[in-house]
Amino acid sequence: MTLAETSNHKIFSNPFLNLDYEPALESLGDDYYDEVAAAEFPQHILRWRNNKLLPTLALDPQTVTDEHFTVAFGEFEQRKPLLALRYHGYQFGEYNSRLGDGRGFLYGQMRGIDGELYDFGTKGSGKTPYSRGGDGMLTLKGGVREVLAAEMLHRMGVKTSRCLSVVETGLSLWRGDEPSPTRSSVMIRMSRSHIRFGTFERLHYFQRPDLTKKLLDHVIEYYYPHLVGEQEKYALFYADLVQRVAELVAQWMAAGFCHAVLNTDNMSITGESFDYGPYAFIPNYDPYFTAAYFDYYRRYCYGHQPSICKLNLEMLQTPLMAVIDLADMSAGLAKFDDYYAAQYRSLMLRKLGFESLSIEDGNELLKNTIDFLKHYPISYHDFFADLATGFSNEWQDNASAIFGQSEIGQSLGSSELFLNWAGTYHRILTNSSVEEMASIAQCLNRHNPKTVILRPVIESVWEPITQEDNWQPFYDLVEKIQENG
Ligand SMILES: Nc1ncnc2c1ncn2[C@@H]1O[C@H](COP(=O)(O)OP(=O)(O)OP(=O)(O)O)[C@@H](O)[C@H]1O
Ligand SMILES: [Mg+2]
Repeated sequence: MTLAETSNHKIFSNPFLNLDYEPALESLGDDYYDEVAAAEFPQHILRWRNNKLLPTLALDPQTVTDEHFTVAFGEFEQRKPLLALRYHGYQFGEYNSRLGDGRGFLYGQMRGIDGELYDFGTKGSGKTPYSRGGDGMLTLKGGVREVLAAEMLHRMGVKTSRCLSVVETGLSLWRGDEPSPTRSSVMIRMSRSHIRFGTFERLHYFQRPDLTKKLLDHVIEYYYPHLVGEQEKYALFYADLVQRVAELVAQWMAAGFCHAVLNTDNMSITGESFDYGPYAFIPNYDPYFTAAYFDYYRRYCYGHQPSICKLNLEMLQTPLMAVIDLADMSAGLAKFDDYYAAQYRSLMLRKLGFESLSIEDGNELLKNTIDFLKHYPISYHDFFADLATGFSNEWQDNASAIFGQSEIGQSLGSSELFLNWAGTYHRILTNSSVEEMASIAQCLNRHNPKTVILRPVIESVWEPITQEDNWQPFYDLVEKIQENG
């Protein structure tokens, strides 16, 4: 068999190469990207495949082999063009015009069976014109951590990108924040667009209102299709983006998630969460909890996330002014706080078991919950998980039964803030019917996963990988997350 025949054979037998790729971004022309080549790696060992995503691509996990993954997403066989996307961004408040996909590219775009357009973006696939002296690589631990964050957030109802695969690539990397040399990987991320706030900031930097308008029209056509044909589509787009971002931050906050690097190059124009580097889930409710060791001034700490995202939206007005009226954008942004508060309230009340509550009861319960959690360094996630597992009809009759048997009840049961919280909770329960009590129990279980990937949990699955190449604890953990364990 000739080489050409071999390649052709692979084209037709590898379902990833057969997907109906849609060159949406490519069709915009090369003002927005550079064509690049993938690195050649010494090894291609599939470490993670996300079978849960395959049905969205109309693929049956049974018919997709590990080799299909490694050939498509490790060797990058037969796929062209690979596009390093151009972008700039404000990093920790400073404008950086030397950014862009420095260790990744757009592999392809494809419409899922849900009708959404998905980007397959790489991370760790080699150098590009934007690598700035970096090696273009992703550590294996970085790949593992991004898989975990995305699956956990997805489970918690956050609108997030997800990882399709992680292939170990056999290189030794040197990193200041990992014991080095450390292992390498290349990851494929499926997201609803890799266009960032910083993609527009770059166009403003080069004073290209024409390219800004072209890109904005593209964004609206593909990601805000309900606005196509509206006379005020640009103003409505910005207002919609404000709402999406406000709701996304509320989702992070309720999930107890600190993204850690909310630079404008890590903000998606579709309001989707992505790029999970030094993130962490908060151990306890601490607004100043800061996940990145290099965030010396706590700029991106847990409690700053709403105001930082609002600021990022405000900064986006500068490039968008080429197309959208500033007054319209200001009016759109003015609604951020209300969108955020409404979404946060509703998500937190769900974590407390309630799909709906009166304004007064909801406000009182939320305030008492936060006052209590803020004051005591108890685990944010255990509090809600214990609430879900311990919940009982007895709590309706007897306030002192609430959390009675759990560690929280034992240690803090007599504190004033706990009694305030339990008093409100009990009062609300006493007004609930038998059916309502059953739906509260259900709601608690649905919205409070028992497994949450605090840092020690991630380290506990990374240790066996790095010590003895034992991947089972990692696979078990992802399965638990995905199966609501
Ligand atoms: N090892 C590396 N080699 C080359 N460039 C890198 C490397 N690590 C980061 N960069 C670049 O530094 C900038 C900021 O990195 P950041 O960590 O936010 O993004 P990323 O994690 O590489 O990619 P993404 O935002 O797509 O998740 C980006 O331009 C990125 O491409
Ligand atoms: Mg990034």
